[in-house]
Amino acid sequence: MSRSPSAFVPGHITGFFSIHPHDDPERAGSRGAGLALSDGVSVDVERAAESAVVLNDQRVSMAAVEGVLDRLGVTARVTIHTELPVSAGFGVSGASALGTALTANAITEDDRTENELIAIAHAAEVAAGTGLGDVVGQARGGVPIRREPGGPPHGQIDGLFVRERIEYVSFGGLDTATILGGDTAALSRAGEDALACLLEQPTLERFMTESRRFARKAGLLTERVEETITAVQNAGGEASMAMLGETVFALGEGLTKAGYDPTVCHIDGGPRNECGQRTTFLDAR
Ligand SMILES: Nc1ncnc2c1ncn2[C@@H]1O[C@H](COP(=O)(O)OP(=O)(O)OP(=O)(O)O)[C@@H](O)[C@H]1O
Ligand SMILES: CC(C)(CO)[C@@H](O)C(=O)[O-]
Repeated sequence: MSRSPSAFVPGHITGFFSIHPHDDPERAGSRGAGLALSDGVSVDVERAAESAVVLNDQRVSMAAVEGVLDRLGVTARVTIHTELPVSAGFGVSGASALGTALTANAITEDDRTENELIAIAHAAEVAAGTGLGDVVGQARGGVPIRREPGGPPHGQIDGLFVRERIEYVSFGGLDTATILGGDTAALSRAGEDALACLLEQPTLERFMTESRRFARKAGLLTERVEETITAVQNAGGEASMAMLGETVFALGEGLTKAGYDPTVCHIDGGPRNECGQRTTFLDAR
């Protein structure tokens, strides 16, 4: 192929999650639920003598993307563009890893299926310590519910068939690797409870209620985040915190009605190529 391939991958907000370690990064991951967003990353890959990752015109190091190139056995220049803040709970590294895997497939010697590429991106993201469930959620799109952890064929993913306007405001980042490396027992218990409750009543409203309960029980709320969520609720809306960032997301016009000036997007169907064609669908086994 002569033309360099490109892909769009949605951002992904996790509302709640539990952590499931495993020696094999393809089997490790999280259970939980989230939202795939129409704000995401676009990724272009070009074969190059030495690998380089360029994020919004700046040369950066992004271990999940570098891990994908290593696993594919290719050196390339990966160009990433995103309007999303990095490290603020939108899964930018997962989206970049998945976009790299999907597009770099065209410049490797071996051809791989979508699920094989998702598994590679998931493993690279887990090994980098920057995410556990974003890649599989982004691959599926919509409102992904991660019933079982891991990339394909190990994980099991379901979803809610809804479309909704989503608003968000971000006050800053939280370091995912540091939080995942700390004491996460209470967090995982809260995540398991939230998932059981959502599966009992699988609606977007329940997802929001359980996400809020999780954020409180896991002790992750900052003052600014808590204040903003309360303001949205007082204005009659639904909001919670994006894991893992100092970010609040709301359904519909929740933040606007509470007097904030949020970024507006919507729930997104999943990755697509430069022609706008849907490229992946993660099969639930
Ligand atoms: N300007 C930057 N700010 C923060 N991280 C950056 C930047 N440039 C590159 N990186 C790399 O991007 C990755 C960010 O991963 P991190 O998990 O913190 O954020 P994220 O992928 O946006 O997801 P989330 O906040 O949902 O966990 C890290 O590997 C980090 O080294
Ligand atoms: C760990 C995490 C919250 C980081 O964004 C996400 O990858 C998830 O839900 O597993």
